[in-house]
Amino acid sequence: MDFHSWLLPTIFVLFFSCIMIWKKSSMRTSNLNLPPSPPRLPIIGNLHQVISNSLHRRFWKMSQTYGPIMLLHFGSQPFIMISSSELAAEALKTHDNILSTRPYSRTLERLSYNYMDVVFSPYGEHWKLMRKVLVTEFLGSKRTKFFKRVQDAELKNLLDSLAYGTVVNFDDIIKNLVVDIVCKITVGKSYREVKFRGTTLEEMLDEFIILFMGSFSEIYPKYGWILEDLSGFTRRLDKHMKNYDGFLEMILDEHIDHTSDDEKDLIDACRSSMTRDEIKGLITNVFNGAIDTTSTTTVWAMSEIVKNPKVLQKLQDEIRSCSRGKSQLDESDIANMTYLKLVVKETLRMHAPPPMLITRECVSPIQIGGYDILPGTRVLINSWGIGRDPRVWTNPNKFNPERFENQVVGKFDMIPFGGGRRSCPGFNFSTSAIEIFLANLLYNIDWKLPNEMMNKDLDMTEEGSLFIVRKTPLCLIPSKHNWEV
Ligand code: HEM
Repeated sequence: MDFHSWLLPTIFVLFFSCIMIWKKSSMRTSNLNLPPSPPRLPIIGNLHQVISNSLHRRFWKMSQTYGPIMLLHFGSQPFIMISSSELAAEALKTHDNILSTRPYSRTLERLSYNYMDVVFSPYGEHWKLMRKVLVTEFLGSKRTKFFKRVQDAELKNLLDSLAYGTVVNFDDIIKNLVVDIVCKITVGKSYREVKFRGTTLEEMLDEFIILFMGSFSEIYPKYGWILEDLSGFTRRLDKHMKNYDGFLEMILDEHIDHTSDDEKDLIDACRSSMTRDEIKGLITNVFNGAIDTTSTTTVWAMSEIVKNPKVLQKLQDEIRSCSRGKSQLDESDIANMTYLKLVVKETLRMHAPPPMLITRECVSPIQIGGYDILPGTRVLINSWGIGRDPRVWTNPNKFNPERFENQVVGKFDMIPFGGGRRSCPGFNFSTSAIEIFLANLLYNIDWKLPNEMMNKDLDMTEEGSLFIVRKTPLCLIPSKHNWEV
């Protein structure tokens, strides 16, 4: 049968199934106190109201009308959207045990090696074990020495090879730095420039995001697969997984095993206790979890620093007075740089790259903000909106690291790394990497904008929905700092 002869019966089945589900669910929910909800259409639910190239801003705007907890339907699937620190605390603290699982999706099952990973794995014994291995064997103190050695060596390469006096694309140099570091500590060597069947690692990670965002089975759990098969999505997913799996198989085959704790990467740390798919799931989590988040946050931090000359001056004064006469700074140098830490914190408040936490699923009836939440409802938390909530933050769109000197910040007033048992285990790794990158890039180097552009005119337009990046790359001219003036 060709595509067109499938299409009509498929639409017919989908339409009537959705009407039935809709009728049944409205009868079931009439006695409940459900969160406010914008009017929705059959089949697509509220999808037409949220289509936007800046989803987090759209949700934030809707929350101004419907309140800090909204019930939305994407396709046939109910979601609640939380947009305040108080309700985030209820979800991530009070009801953490009920909201700790991730929803099932056919696409994520494939992308996560059958849920052998940490990020998408349902809450349970397997997730606990995998997370424990990631935290203790990879992100824990056992690996600190090895990580620092790799980080210092890669930073040295960057500082030595920087094209002083010419325009550099800051996004590119930071992304390359982070990819090299993350590859070396995870799989033993950098695969940044390797092409596997014509595709680079970076392109495969971008494809992962596209497939993750574009899955119909997320919003039509029962029938989404039909649309995925008909639209060519399943073929695209098959092609990606074949390619990506081949790439990881090559990495595992090429891997040179290390036995000393000072040299062990993620593969060494897991090889003896895990299956091949579990190791591939974990590598995927580290590649996806660490690369874009750490590099994008560093680029946003540098953008805000350059845009705000007072911050730049104060930060460089601190960095340069804490240490003098060195070619490169290390962890011990940055330990006392208090303003640097505030700059990174303020960047994470305003520009945490994932604007929303990873979707959770409610497994038992609960109440949030006095509203009933039914099992099966998916929970989204707008961490971008919470970090810019004017009820909590004075002048929320102003980059002002000093605000943390005067304000007591509640645990859920900013949640760039999420909260509760599914919170991000890479928090320490990323914040200390970003601090050390910035300290070194601002220590011996001065930066200016090209074409005599005024700092205040630097464009800060955002792009993206799953990861918020700069719309235009950050282009800067580095020059060696003259210590005599
Ligand atoms: C600036 C850097 C980073 C940011 C902003 C960030 C943000 C997040 C967020 C928002 C979540 C979801 C938390 C939730 O649902 O409550 C998350 C989960 C996760 N992140 Fe990160 N992340 C960063 C760096 C890293 C790094 C460096 C790694 C690994 C080396 C990592 C690995 C993970 C994993 C494995 C999870 C899933 C945890 C679970 O489901 O149990 N992340 N991250």
